[in-house]
Amino acid sequence: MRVKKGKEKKNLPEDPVKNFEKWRKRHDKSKKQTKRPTKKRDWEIERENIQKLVAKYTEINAKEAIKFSDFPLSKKTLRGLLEAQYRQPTEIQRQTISFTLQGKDVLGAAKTGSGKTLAFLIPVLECLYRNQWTAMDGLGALIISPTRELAYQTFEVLRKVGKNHEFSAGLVIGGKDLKDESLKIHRTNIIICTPGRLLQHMDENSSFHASDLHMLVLDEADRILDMGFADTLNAIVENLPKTRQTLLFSATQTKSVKDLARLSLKNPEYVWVHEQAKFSTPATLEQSYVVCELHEKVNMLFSFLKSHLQKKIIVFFACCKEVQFLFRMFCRLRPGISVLALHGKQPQMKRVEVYNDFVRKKAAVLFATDIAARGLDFPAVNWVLQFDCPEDANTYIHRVGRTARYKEGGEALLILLPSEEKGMIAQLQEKKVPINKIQVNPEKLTCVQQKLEAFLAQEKEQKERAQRCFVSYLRSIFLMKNKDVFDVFQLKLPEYATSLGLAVPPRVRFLNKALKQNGEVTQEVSAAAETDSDDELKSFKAHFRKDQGTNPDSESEEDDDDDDDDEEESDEKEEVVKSGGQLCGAVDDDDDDDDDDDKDLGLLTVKRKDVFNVIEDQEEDDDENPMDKSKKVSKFKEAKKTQKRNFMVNTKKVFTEDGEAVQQWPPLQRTVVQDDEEGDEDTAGINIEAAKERLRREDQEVDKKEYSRKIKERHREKRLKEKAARREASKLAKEKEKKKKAAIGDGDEDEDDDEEEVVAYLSGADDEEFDPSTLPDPDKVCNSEDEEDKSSDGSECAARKRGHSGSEDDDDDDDGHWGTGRKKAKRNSFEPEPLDTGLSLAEDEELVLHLLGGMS
Ligand SMILES: Nc1ncnc2c1ncn2[C@@H]1O[C@H](COP(=O)(O)OP(=O)(O)OP(=O)(O)O)[C@@H](O)[C@H]1O
Repeated sequence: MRVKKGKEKKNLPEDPVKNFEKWRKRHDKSKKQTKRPTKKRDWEIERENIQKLVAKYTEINAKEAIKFSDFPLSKKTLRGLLEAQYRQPTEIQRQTISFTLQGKDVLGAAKTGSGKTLAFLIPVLECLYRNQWTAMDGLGALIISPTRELAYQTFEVLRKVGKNHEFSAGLVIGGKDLKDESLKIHRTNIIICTPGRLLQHMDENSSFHASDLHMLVLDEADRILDMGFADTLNAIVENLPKTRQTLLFSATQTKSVKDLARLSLKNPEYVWVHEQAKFSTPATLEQSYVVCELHEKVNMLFSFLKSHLQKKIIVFFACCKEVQFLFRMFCRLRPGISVLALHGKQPQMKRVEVYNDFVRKKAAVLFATDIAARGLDFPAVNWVLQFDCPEDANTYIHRVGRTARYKEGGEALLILLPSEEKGMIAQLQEKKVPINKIQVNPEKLTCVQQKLEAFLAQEKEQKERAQRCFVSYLRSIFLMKNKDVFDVFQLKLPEYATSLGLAVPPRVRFLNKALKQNGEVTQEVSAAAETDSDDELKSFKAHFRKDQGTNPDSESEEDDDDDDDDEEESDEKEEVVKSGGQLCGAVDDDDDDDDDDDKDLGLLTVKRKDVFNVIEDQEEDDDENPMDKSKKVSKFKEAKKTQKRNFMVNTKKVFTEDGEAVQQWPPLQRTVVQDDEEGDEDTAGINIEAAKERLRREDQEVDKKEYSRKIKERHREKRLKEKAARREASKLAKEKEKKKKAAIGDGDEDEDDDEEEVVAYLSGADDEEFDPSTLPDPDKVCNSEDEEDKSSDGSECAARKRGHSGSEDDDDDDDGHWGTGRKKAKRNSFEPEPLDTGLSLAEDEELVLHLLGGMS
């Protein structure tokens, strides 16, 4: 038993509790031996890194920083910079990065091409990194650019250097699908935008808000802060939190306290990198100017291009119309170099296409307006040629800054008119721009005038474009603020027109007005008008007054200038012209009146002063139909001329049956002319006021009565016709019914009645569309005579008819044209009592037709 017992004990399973205790001891022991630290999550590691970086912010020694890695920047940013081949910071980057990392507001100014873009993009990335921003956090940084191209370019740089970060970035510019943008914008962390489009989102997109914004950047700050964008920017800033950090960058930075106050900057750091520099433009830039007459400029440009076929050139013009016209002409002239055009009236896709095209090309010439003047970083541009004088020295600096960028060399040539030279050169000197005058031998210029003339003769469209170019250029000069430089009255207009290929200078009404208001040639104008002497008119008309529809070239040019472009340009197809073995890409010049372009235009307009206070007048005039206006004026002139020259006007007389002569043309005046009126006109020509009064009387006393008599007559005739038709229909119906009754009895009455009705209506229409409202209402106490009388003078019956007939007039009532209450009251007073005849419907209708027949 014992053995058994012992045996039994041996076979028993071990106590599980003891076992577990053993296992636990062993496990704890091994765990202690192999204990590793717990793995930290990514965000925790990142937070520690951030804390380490932030701790270094106060220790930055910008002066000694040689590489980007000398700054406490995130690894992701440093990697992005390295991958984009940016190793060493430029001066502006070096000086601003430390301030921006410390969260200070900064005003940065440095020469063109000195790397300002990275100077604000790096802080943007670091700011969001520091705050561990995610897509869920929405908008964290906002970068505002004055043009779409610049915004696009900045976006591309951000994509390159920020590609290792997880932030979302968006390009918010005009010319793109707003809905599409709206769907994404609230998830975007960094927005690069143009002001107009951003405000549109702020106004229209309820899901978009900027309440958590950490950083606001204004690129080309002076431009964004100037008058053109003032309202938009103020509205944007109102939507931004005050706690944000603000950075302003430009090559021509503003120091205006007023501007800065608008942005509520907090103790900003001023970083003027090149303030002490001898010159304000890059040292590697060679600058010169040439004085040239306006009518020689096209030849000058052509000759210049011919001698720089292997170069990359940007040519700046004063306005879009000039770019549009000269671009086309130069494509046809085939200078032997690719010609491209970039201006604000192109569709967005085309703008991007041209931009990318020019970036890629090694040799090409880009005709551009000032939308390409700021910030654009086209690689390896050799020449900047300013075909038209820039608005001011700042614009000059930005334009020439498209070449000689970041250690590269470049050349710039400015074409000045003799009248512009003194004022402009003084301005440039004041701004520390080193520029030399060069001479060009006019005999060496290639004259393209005849070719242009031929092109214009071949295509009417091109001629119109030339006219627009002419007027637009003059307008741009006229609107320039600085009258020491820009004097439109010194321009030789006929010669200029000829140089564009136009035989006759187009009419420029705003100049006429300016001249008149200036009082300079008022006497000349009136003398010309009074005497109509060719000699007196010659000089004046040749310049400005080939108007009043006498000049085929002058078809209301400046009125159409901006407005009709859509129509005119929309037919344009992309044109490609082979030019000396090279491709001359052309642009589709569809006008695209988008917000930002409008803004651009608006900006130019606002910036420029209406020196002669004539724009408003002109706009008022332009609101009128120009055709009407020209008609009015020309008729008056015609009348004056006729009166003076004693022309006999042809008359047309007809004779009545009684042999009485009735003058049909010119219409006789039937109101009595006052003696004093006649006297007036004998001595002082046409008295317009008296004539107006006479016309009014004639209208009231004779014409209106005559008109209502004729209308009455016509109504009467119509009614008689209708009655006759109904009588006829009734007769037919009776005959038919008789026949049917005889043939098939009464069973199909209803069907027949339907048919009868149709027949009656069709015959009543008398080949015209039947209008039931013209039927007299037999239930109303209004006989035909009454009706005639009333309808002729404003017509009660007519009003009633309208009430019965159509919904359109009822709508009028609702609109208040007829006075709802009044009309309803009238309707009620004539409301017919339903008459129970005790007959069937068909019999009722029969009865009505019978009554109608009886009434006639
Ligand atoms: N640290 C750098 N190292 C090398 N190249 C740089 C550096 N920073 C900028 N660049 C290059 O210099 C060129 C000009 O830079 P950017 O466009 O930023 O100049 P900018 O000062 O903004 O000019 P602008 O006043 O005309 O707007 C660009 O091609 C850019 O790639």
